[in-house]
Amino acid sequence: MIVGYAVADVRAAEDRVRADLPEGELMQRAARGLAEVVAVRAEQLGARTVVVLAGPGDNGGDALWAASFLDGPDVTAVGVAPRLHPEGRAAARAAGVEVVEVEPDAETLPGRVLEVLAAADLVVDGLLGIGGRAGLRGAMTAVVDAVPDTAYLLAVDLPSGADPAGEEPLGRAPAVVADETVTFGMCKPVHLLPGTEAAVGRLTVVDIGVETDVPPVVERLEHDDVRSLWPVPGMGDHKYSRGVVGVVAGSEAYPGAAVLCVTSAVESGAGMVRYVGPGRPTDLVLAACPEVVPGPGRMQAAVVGPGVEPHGCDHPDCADHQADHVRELLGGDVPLVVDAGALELLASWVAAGNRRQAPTLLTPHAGELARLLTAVTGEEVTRDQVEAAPVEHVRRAAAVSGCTVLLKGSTTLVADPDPTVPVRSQTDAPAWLATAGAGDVLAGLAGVLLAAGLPPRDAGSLAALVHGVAADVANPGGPVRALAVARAIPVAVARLLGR
Ligand SMILES: NC(=O)C1=CN([C@@H]2O[C@H](COP(=O)(O)OP(=O)(O)OC[C@H]3O[C@@H](n4cnc5c(N)ncnc54)[C@H](OP(=O)(O)O)[C@@H]3O)[C@@H](O)[C@H]2O)[C@@H](O)CC1
Ligand SMILES: Nc1ncnc2c1ncn2[C@@H]1O[C@H](COP(=O)(O)OP(=O)(O)O)[C@@H](O)[C@H]1O
Repeated sequence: MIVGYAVADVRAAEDRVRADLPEGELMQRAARGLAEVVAVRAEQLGARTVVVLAGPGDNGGDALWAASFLDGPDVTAVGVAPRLHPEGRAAARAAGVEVVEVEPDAETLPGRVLEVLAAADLVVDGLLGIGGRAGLRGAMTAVVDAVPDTAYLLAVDLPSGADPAGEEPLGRAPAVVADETVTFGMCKPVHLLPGTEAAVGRLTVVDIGVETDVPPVVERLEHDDVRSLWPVPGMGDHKYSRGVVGVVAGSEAYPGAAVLCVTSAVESGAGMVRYVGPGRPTDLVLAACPEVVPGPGRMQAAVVGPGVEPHGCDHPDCADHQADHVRELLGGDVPLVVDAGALELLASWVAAGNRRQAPTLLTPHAGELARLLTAVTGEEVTRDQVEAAPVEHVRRAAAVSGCTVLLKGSTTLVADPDPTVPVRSQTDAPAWLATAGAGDVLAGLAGVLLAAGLPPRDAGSLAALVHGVAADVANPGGPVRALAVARAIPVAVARLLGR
């Protein structure tokens, strides 16, 4: 698992370690680790000219010290600050590095700066670190603009101009978009949250001997975590002990959602899948998955909502009571995955003052999350607002509903109603997964994990990881349909389990 700590906690941990070390030792460790990565990358890329950008704080200090440790490539430093880190600058100069200084509010860059940047093969961005505010100001913007597209851009600690807390999204103000980021000690939210992670590139964590025992604020499951979380059956298991998952999905108007959700549940290894729905989807579900048991019965968890119309089906032949089935389950004690049409039913139920006691995972996309918040809080929330501040909104939805909330998108976020529990942030899916029906597949997968007894936060984040890997397994590097993703789940799980 990769974890990210709040900036204040990182600073506190660094301060504790620094107090027991000789002056400057922590920065030396950071700079040596950074220089090692830069040297390896320069060699791999055949980079002959390296330009180090240094800002006013310790991030600039790291970069200047690293410049002093590099031998091999031709290194120049460009400092943008009223006053550069004095020891870092002295060390760089003593090592023979030319340090060109730029006034922070200069409107045009000195010719020498443009010249060295134009020739740079590799640029080390040490303008701003965790002391930076979102966006670049003054000459920093011009310096970053002058970096040629062909140069490999390696950021120190974080891409300058990106919000260290990962809250202010990229795109509102100038920021570095790095090919690689070398961070120190521990990850920060900027590296893992959807607003900023696109600027981070490849991430390397250098050990500088700093640790903390405070809980992280962000977590990300990695492929290696699947082995410890996935419910692998043992010799003594039978279909009921593995978990029965009920699926209340599909309607006469949207029968396909039932097929996708059920197929996904069957492929994910449920002990048994029970399907509850009207005639046509039941026929289609049984044709696709003869393993399915139609009709209600005992279950360890249920998935409710894909293809369900919350106000009932207006199809002329419909004898569909799906919305009633959903309401009944909301009021019961079976763990639930609540998706699509059932989210609206849950929102009305919560707005009426009800709270679920059993484990519950809501799986909205941004538009559904906006509607859920609007219905529950009575304040208008738009999809754009959710997309601009996804972490804030997913946390708020979890708090007001009392449920774990999984917000779907290119990055999937999973938030617990308890604000002290770290948010999970998964980026396992190729963009090809943005296709109709993919959400139904995710819901089926999460339902199986909930039925196997995983807590909703683990069920949701593990489902998002496996869903993304299955999309890649289904067709590496190309388009996928939702049904192909569901069918690829068994191979994806086997690969992740290393079998
Ligand atoms: N702590 C440790 O033990 C270790 C720390 N390490 C390193 O230190 C880094 C943190 O250093 P730091 O605290 O000096 O902050 P840093 O980001 O370099 O600069 C702050 C300066 O930037 C300015 N500024 C802010 N925003 C701006 C903007 N948008 N545009 C322009 N200017 C802006 C701001 O100005 P002010 O806010 O005062 O106006 C202030 O002058 C950390 O990321 C890591 O690399 C490692 O050595 C390991 C040990
Ligand atoms: N750009 C993207 N990159 C990767 N995955 C994405 C992207 N956009 C959406 N997804 C994923 O695709 C799925 C779409 O779900 P959803 O919007 O509910 O579709 P549907 O309702 O048609 O099933 C979700 O799992 C979501 O996380």
